[in-house]
Amino acid sequence: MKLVTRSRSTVHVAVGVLINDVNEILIAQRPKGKPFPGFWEFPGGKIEPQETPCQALLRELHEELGIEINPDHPLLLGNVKYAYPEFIFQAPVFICTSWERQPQPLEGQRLVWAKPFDLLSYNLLPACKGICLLLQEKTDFIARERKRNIFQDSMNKIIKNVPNPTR
Ligand SMILES: Nc1nc2c([nH]c(=O)n2[C@@H]2O[C@H](COP(=O)(O)OP(=O)(O)OP(=O)(O)O)[C@@H](O)[C@H]2O)c(=O)[nH]1
Ligand SMILES: [Mg+2]
Repeated sequence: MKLVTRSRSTVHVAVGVLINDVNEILIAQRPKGKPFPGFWEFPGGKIEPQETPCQALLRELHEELGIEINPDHPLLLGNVKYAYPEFIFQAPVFICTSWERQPQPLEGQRLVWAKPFDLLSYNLLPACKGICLLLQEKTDFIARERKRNIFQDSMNKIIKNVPNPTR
């Protein structure tokens, strides 16, 4: 018997977790016409072949939100992987706490500044559970480095309730 395997492509995505000075996190609802419309996610997008993850992050946040970030500012927290049936999502995840201009929904997306405890009431993409797991693991680091509190309890709640990622 011949075994047919189809390898899924890996999509490399730079993800930005923006946290404001009252500890709210920016999430965006994917617009109609893009994959997974209606789901909520952290801003960011695909890394082009010639870009570093940080360069991709700054470009995507400029294109999607109209904000500018100092290239030295984003803090890399780690990498998250999630296997969708169609592709493998692979993402360096950055924290940002400082930017110029107010984030605007430049791509027709809805934007919300959500309290960490409220994140669960949004329909997050499955891969976002891995991102929340990383945030939970790095809570102390984020508090120390950037003086932001994303509350371990709230991340635990999300991790318990959003289904099934692999890392
Ligand atoms: N930006 C972002 N993408 C995510 C997250 N979680 C997740 O599964 N993805 C998936 O990663 C894939 C690529 O992200 P994207 O659609 O933002 O890429 P992009 O901004 O370059 O979009 P484009 O190709 O339409 O220009 C999408 O299929 C998206 O659903 C997340 O938290 N943030
Ligand atoms: Mg995007």
